[in-house]
Amino acid sequence: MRAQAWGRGAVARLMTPLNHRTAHAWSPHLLRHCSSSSYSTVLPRLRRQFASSSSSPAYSARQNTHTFMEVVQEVLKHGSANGVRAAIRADKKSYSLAQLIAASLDVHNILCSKNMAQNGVQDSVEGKNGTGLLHGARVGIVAKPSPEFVAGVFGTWLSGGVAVPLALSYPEAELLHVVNDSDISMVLSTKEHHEIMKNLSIKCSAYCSLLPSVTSIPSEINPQEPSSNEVTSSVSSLITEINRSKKIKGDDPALILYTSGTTGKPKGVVHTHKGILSQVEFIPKFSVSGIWQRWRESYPKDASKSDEAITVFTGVPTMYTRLLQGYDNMDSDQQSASSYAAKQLRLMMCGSSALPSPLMKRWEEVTGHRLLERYGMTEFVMALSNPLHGIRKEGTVGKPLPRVEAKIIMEDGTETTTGVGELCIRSPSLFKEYWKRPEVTAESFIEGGFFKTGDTVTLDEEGYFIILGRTNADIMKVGGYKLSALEIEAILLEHDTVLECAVLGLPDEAYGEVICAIIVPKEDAKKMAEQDSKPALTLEALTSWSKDKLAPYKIPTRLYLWDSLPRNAMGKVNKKELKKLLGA
Ligand SMILES: Nc1ncnc2c1ncn2[C@@H]1O[C@H](COP(=O)(O)OP(=O)(O)OP(=O)(O)O)[C@@H](O)[C@H]1O
Repeated sequence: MRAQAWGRGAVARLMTPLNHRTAHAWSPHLLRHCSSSSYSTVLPRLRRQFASSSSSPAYSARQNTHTFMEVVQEVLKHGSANGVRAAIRADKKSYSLAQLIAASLDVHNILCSKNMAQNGVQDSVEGKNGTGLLHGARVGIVAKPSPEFVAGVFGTWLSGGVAVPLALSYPEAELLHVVNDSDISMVLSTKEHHEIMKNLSIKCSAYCSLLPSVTSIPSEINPQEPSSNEVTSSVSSLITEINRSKKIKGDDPALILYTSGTTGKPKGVVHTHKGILSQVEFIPKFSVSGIWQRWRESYPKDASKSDEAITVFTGVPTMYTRLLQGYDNMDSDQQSASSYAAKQLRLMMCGSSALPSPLMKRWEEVTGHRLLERYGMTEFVMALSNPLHGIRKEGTVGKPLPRVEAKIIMEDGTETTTGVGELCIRSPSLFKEYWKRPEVTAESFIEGGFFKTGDTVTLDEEGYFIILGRTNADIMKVGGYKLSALEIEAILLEHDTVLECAVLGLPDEAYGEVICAIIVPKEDAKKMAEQDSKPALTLEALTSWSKDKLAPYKIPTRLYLWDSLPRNAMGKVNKKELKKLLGA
């Protein structure tokens, strides 16, 4: 995320530079998703406020809230004073729920204004009582992670629309794909992106409007102190709007997030209101120096702790690699301050692609944190995780999270607990469908509502899941063996010369596929090799090194040395594209 919107008070300060399939730069999940994570930080807070201000009948009502609107209604009924407390922070300013709600109403007014109808958005804005409802129309939201983004999403929901976060980092062609694919009829953007979005909207016949800015809590007022009538007016308008609007149900679409596009064109994943309320996540901007600095500010070396200290961090493996490169470039004083600060965080997590063992080890040496590796997908966000307390096993993604069910289905359709097969997931946070792809949706589920992830997995002796890779990209068929590219990559990364690598199967007449390794050598190895006018690594040297680490049929027989690996916004390598490229 571009801006920081930290939770406050009882909310752990969670720094997640990942995750948004559609929103921002770095991640398909994370940075791309970062925008949408802002709202989901607010929702749990709303729920907590509701819980803390409720008597037992209210508690039971809480169990039945399935939409943002219902949660807000209950919070306000049972404790509207909570609305003036800080809900999120961004750029060192605090914003209360009341302020977010007031801005959401502004967004609602923009979306439902006659002005929009006159501009030919669509008849959907003509709603009951003249206020207008969007009836599930898609609203694209373009904003850095900020209160404006949150208000954009909430305002869209209040208006009966479906929010589609758009990645700031996407090239125009990808943005056009998302806008056209999801039939976005309205784009809301903040000032800095407005010109670009206006031009793009014209190309897609969509309406474009500015997101109203959100007022922050004035610094002289204690943001924790519920003190004024500030909430009252926006609350009553909100409730009026909710009551006036068509009742939105938990099963209705709330958000369309686009997948990373690692294996094909990004698909729109439809999440429902009910599904969103079962998740928590949060995502700030990813900047190597910015993140180290934020940690050092959180925990200065004098053993004090800032009021806004970050306590939890989550990232993708490439981010940790880059954070370590940043660390290596620091002078020793800065390194020591950075290590000290990082050690003070409560938890650091990793996911979205396999965490290489050397990276995990080095991170532990530098920060004292054994990364907690998890497994997730756009379709259900997070499903498997190593434990918070207990053994975090290298090379595994742990066990199902509470309320998640996971099973392994073999090619013959039977379930296994000892063999290899496709991971299938059932979870309260499971998406509803792929946007406009009913056949793909139908093919993606098996009996009982389990979703077929497309990942090949197995269990270790203690029931921890091991991801062997994407069935259609990471599983190679070599001379009758089915091999996991991830397993071979994990070994190659232990080689002193190897900075990054991608292993893939290339077509071969004799063997079906042959194993090809693309290796990015470390800088020092590259420099030394240049001085000696020889390659940093040869196939012969790699083969001989691999002999006591890999079975003979798992040793790569083709080697490419590259300066970098092409990665998508999520930091992932698109192997299908690489195969095409190398095949050609
Ligand atoms: N901890 C992990 N270890 C290994 N792989 C992981 C881990 N977490 C997630 N993944 C991989 O990421 C995938 C989910 O990522 P995402 O939802 O962005 O889709 P994608 O496969 O990258 O893109 P697309 O579906 O558009 O091709 C999982 O199916 C899995 O292959």
